[in-house]
Amino acid sequence: MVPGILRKVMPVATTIPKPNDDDDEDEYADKVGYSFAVEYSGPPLPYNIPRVVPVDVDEIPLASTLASASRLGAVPIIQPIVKSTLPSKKLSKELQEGESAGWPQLFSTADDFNNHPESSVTAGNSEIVEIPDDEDKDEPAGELQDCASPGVGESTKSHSFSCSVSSEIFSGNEDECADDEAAARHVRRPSAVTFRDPDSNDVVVDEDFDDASDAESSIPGRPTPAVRPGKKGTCYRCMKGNRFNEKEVCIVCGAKFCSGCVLRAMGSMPEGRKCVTCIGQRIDEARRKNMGKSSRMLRQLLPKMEINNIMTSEKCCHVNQLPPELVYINDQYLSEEELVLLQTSAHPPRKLKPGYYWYDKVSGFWGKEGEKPCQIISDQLNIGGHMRRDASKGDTGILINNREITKPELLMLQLLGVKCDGTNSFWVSADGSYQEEGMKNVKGKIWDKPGAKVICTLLSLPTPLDSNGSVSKERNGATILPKGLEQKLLQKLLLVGNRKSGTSTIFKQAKIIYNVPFSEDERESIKSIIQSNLYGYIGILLEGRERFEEECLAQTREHPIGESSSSDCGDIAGQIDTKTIYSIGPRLKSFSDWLLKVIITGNLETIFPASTREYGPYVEELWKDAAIQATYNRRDELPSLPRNATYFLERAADIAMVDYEPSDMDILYAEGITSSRGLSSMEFTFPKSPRDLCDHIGYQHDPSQRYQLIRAHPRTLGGNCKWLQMFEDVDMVLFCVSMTDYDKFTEDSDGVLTNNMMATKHLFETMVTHPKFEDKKFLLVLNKFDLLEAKNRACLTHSM
Ligand SMILES: Nc1nc2c(ncn2[C@@H]2O[C@H](COP(=O)(O)OP(=O)(O)OP(=O)(O)O)[C@@H](O)[C@H]2O)c(=O)[nH]1
Ligand SMILES: [Ca+2]
Repeated sequence: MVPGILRKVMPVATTIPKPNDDDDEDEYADKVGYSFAVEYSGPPLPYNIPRVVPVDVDEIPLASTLASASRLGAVPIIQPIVKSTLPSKKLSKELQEGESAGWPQLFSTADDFNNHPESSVTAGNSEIVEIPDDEDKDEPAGELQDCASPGVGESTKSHSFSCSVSSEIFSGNEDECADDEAAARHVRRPSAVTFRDPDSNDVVVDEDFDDASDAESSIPGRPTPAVRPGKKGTCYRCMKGNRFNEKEVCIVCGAKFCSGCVLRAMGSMPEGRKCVTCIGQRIDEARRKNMGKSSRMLRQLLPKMEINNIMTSEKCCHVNQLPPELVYINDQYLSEEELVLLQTSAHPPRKLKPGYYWYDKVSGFWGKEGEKPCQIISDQLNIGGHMRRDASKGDTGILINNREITKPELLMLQLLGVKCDGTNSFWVSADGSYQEEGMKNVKGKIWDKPGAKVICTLLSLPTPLDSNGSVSKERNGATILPKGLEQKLLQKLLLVGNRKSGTSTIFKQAKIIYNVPFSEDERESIKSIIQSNLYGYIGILLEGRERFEEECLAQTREHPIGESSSSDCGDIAGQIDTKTIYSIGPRLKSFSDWLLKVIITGNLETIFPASTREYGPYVEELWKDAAIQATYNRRDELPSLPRNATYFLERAADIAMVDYEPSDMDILYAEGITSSRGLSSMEFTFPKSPRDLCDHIGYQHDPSQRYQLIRAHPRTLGGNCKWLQMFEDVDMVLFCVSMTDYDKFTEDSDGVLTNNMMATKHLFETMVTHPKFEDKKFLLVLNKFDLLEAKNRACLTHSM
């Protein structure tokens, strides 16, 4: 499904930063680096280059389905993937230790996948694990109090997943709209219409309406379906053919006719596609979604003009209109006038069908009875009755315009930073401005809050239509996509992993690989982050310098010159006791003192990058200074210097400039770009693969297939993943594991040490066993493979 998404190529020799507390990889890692796939633009090569073969995820063998999480421990352990070119004595020993620790190695050796001669998909070895959970789990408790509100910057388009529409009316491939539960529950069946075979005059009674399910047959307004006189799949008139022949369907009784019979059975179609005996009858509501859409068969039989006329009558003739008495709003069925008012409003409900709905006149929220809102329609329409407090069956104790809201709505309010503790009743108007009940002043506008769109999209809640009409066009039915197609068009991928597992790096890579550029604003803030980070790294160096200088001075005091030849403190003649190779001049010293003070008081972000112009020149001078270089050479001894600091420090002078522009590589290496938000989202499509590649592998991406990649920090999921439900509509989880986590530990506030790999395993288990995730696909991304290899190499050299 996501061919090639993780095209990470490693290892590549680069200069490598040193480990630090926060992100220490291992002591050997500084000998090896990692790099990322970059498009080759040089001269043609005389030899064949290995290629990344897009993988059709459906083709990848799946690990056998696990019945229940409680049995995770009993899963047969499959040997981890070890690169055969590497001698792997130590590595496999370590991984066996991993096994005994109970890590379920569900990611089996994906032989077909990895041994493909041209496959260079790395990022560890990825495999899909499908783990449905058949245990009935309690719904996660709706404790919403301590929700951190991640400010979400990127906005995405909102997507509506609504009732399915099949584009053609054929027998055999009709997918009847089954989501009319609301309607199905309530409405009495209208008087039955019997089908009279046009030729035989026999009245036939429905017995085995082939593709109507129980739910469908109880859709209100459904006439009694016709009974096929012949065998299954045959034409209702000539009784010939089978289900693979195209057929046209009567929108009243569902009789299906082959191309040879359709015109005789349906005549001139003054009300659209109805058997002549059905003319004047109400249509089957389950077929409303197909109204006005001509089929291929008709297009082959009739001239275009004639088809247009038929389709217009089908849509517009009076008898085919939605019967107002089948639409209940706030417990009252509509009058004809009310239905017209509703359907001709600026923002009518999408694809209105018979059923029970609630409507909040004040805000325009609209939903099926007993459900969360699904759309925001025009406000202030005088239709239906009074909205009940329990219209959407919310159980949160919080009211909006007197309706008790549902959990996702409360979650949205909290994620958007609307304080719900002071009051439990809000008034929200159509433009999103809200106020507490009994208060005069407006507290803010929901839709103007940063991240409102992303959050609503994630929670499958509606957002208001944009006034410039791009969405309203869709609402008016012009560009409604069939459900199946719509879902296929946007696949949501949730990227998560334990902290420091590399999720933000993958997210940034995806942005670069799939050409989703950072906006002007984003680049500006990235630049600030990189520059502040740089001053932070310099601060760490300066602190180290002070320490080294003091140590040296102490040493020289204990062992005056001559005695200590082993000292690297290189005293300078005539300045004994005051100067060492770690000493700096007064100008740099005062800058250093000032910078360290800024860092200690936590003001770094506020002072930089605003002061870049002023302090930039010092950076260059400082970096060139021998004392700083000497300190930098001992960076192993500076535990707080992150690994990737080297990358930035070595270009310190350039980065500190006012006109510095971060390169893609800078962005990839920079810490803090995505993680500060906790939640980021981007949309992408696959670039078209070159022709010859497609010919070769016989596979081409669907260029219209869009993906949404959502990167969530584990803290966004809340303790024990209690917020995970807000991602319930993702199609796949990309779960990142840092393979170097197995010998790392994190200390919590109580001083308890947890192994990072065990923490990852716990997070994974919590996710796969979450009731809302039981049917999800999981792609396990084994990350930081280069560092694991480096460890392996180092161990081998060590033991030789
Ligand atoms: N050597 C190596 N380093 C990596 C790889 N992937 C990520 N890193 C580094 O590991 C560190 C953590 O990666 P991030 O992408 O920031 O991880 P994260 O999942 O966002 O973690 P948080 O910062 O806790 O949100 C960064 O310094 C990355 O540059 C990899 O494949 N190889
Ligand atoms: Ca990070």
